[in-house]
Amino acid sequence: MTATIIDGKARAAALREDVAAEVATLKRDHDVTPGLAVVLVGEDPASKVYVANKAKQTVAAGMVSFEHKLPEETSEAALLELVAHLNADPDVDGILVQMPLPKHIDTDRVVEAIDPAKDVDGLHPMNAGRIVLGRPGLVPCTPRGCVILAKEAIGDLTGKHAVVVGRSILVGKPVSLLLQNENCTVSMAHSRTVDLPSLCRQADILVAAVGRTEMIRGDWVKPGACVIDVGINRIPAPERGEGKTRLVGDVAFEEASKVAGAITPVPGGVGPMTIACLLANTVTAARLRRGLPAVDL
Ligand SMILES: Nc1nc2c(c(=O)[nH]1)N[C@@H](CN(C=O)c1ccc(C(=O)N[C@@H](CCC(=O)O)C(=O)O)cc1)CN2
Repeated sequence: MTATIIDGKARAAALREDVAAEVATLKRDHDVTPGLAVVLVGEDPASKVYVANKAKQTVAAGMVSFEHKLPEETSEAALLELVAHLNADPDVDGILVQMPLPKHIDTDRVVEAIDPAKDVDGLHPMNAGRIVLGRPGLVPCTPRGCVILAKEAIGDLTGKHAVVVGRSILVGKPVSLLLQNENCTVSMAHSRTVDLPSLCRQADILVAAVGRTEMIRGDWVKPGACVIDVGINRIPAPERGEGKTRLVGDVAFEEASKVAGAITPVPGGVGPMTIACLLANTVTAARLRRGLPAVDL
């Protein structure tokens, strides 16, 4: 079997178009232009690229981008002060603090300081609680992207057995809840799971979010399964020239694509969905803050 490659780049572009259309409607009907503030602390090269892309795509969708770049040595108190300022700014509908933060800053404290109504990352305990309860709210971007791509590939997810490998706050935990809300039977696996390969082999939907290069092998995949690879690992690629690197996922793509029914590539799979979902969340936040009903994006 050769798996269908799930085109995250194309799906993300379609979602960004829907977002831009919704932004135009908000402007026309309500004189509202949503604003997204993104805060970067430090010099992490990957984070710098993600933040630049967020700003670029925010503007391309017709929204206002507020970029805050702070030095590595910024104190937690100074960052909390900026968050408080953004919470109070009526032009800011969404706030995202790029992760990872420098080690001297308590990430939980920063996330909890964000106004839940502006928490377009969907990580505030209030929004996490809404997902647990199956209520509408702001949903973390990468997990939402995973569910959109799985539905794109196999349609209704009802009754499917989903195995999520990894239990991070950013991806593993929320994606398992979102899949439950789609009526999946969900198993959450992690470093202490006994016989991980055989659990993975039971998955109709296998979500890999462990951050370990090509850990999920082809013989861990059930024939015909839908494989969603969240990993973004940069490895040396001497075949491309000295000092060159390339991105690979948490799944051994060549092996897995011979067994799976559908699979996301890395790059070009889940990654592009993250920013598209962030833009969609910003529109949702802008509407809800003004008492307008959320639209389906
Ligand atoms: N506050 C947050 N921090 C981080 C999040 C997040 O959702 N909220 N997610 C990741 C990084 N991230 C967005 O912030 C992100 C990761 C990957 C991509 C992406 O488009 N990847 C491309 C490859 C890009 C490349 O060449 O490096 C792909 O997979 O095709 C976008 C956004 C951690 N931090």
